[in-house]
Amino acid sequence: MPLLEVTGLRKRYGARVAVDGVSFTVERGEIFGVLGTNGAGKTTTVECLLGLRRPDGGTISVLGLDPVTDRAALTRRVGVQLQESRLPAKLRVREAIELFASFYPDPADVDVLLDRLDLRAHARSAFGKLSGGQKQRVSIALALVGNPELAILDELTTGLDPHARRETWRLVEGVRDAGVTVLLVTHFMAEAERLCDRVAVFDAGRVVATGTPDELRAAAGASTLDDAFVSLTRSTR
Ligand SMILES: Nc1ncnc2c1ncn2[C@@H]1O[C@H](COP(=O)(O)OP(=O)(O)OP(=O)(O)O)[C@@H](O)[C@H]1O
Repeated sequence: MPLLEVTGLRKRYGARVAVDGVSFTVERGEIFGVLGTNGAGKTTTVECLLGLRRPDGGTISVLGLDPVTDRAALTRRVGVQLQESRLPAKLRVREAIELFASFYPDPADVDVLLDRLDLRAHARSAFGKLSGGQKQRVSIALALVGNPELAILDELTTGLDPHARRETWRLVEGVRDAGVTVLLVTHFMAEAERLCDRVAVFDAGRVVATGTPDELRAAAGASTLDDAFVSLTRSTR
């Protein structure tokens, strides 16, 4: 059984159809990429997976649970790093991680997490004083502190310089290697190519292609995933 299964998901905001019959599955242990044009319905889909929005149609199973009816159970087993996570500027890094750890029945060891994310030297720093890369590492720590089976990372490396981005990629690979399944929402094709075992390409509320980066390149007759993406999403431009 897949770890996550979405079938025929639909969601509209008033008259605007944001998600229009989306289906995909994520297998245990993979890094699955959700790629798509702006406004394609990625965030809405993720919010439905987390039980933050109630779908208008279709079914969702995450770890065998229904996000709407089993939201509390799901929240304990899924770690989330959402776009632009904001914390109070004066909260110190260790305090933030300890606070989030207190929400979970079986949290990770805070010191182990600080070491793993290379945050030990910043443990006493205020969140507001950190660099963009350091803030991202804290947000990944917060996504992992509950020892999740699934980590959802949304626009993880937006705003990071190429060094910090590569460092973050190594961290995400480490998360996968530790046995956590990862769903990664990204606009960066190089990131998807490097990290993702499989991806789904969203366009205008639909999934227009699913497969490994190699399969997508071959299907589009393209030499890079970037070219494949442009070709797969061209029809709605
Ligand atoms: N709360 C809302 N109310 C009304 N419309 C919304 C709302 N949230 C999203 N939308 C619309 O739904 C569509 C899908 O938005 P969504 O944020 O899911 O896309 P996305 O793929 O995450 O986009 P991006 O890559 O730009 O973050 C867009 O047309 C957006 O304008």
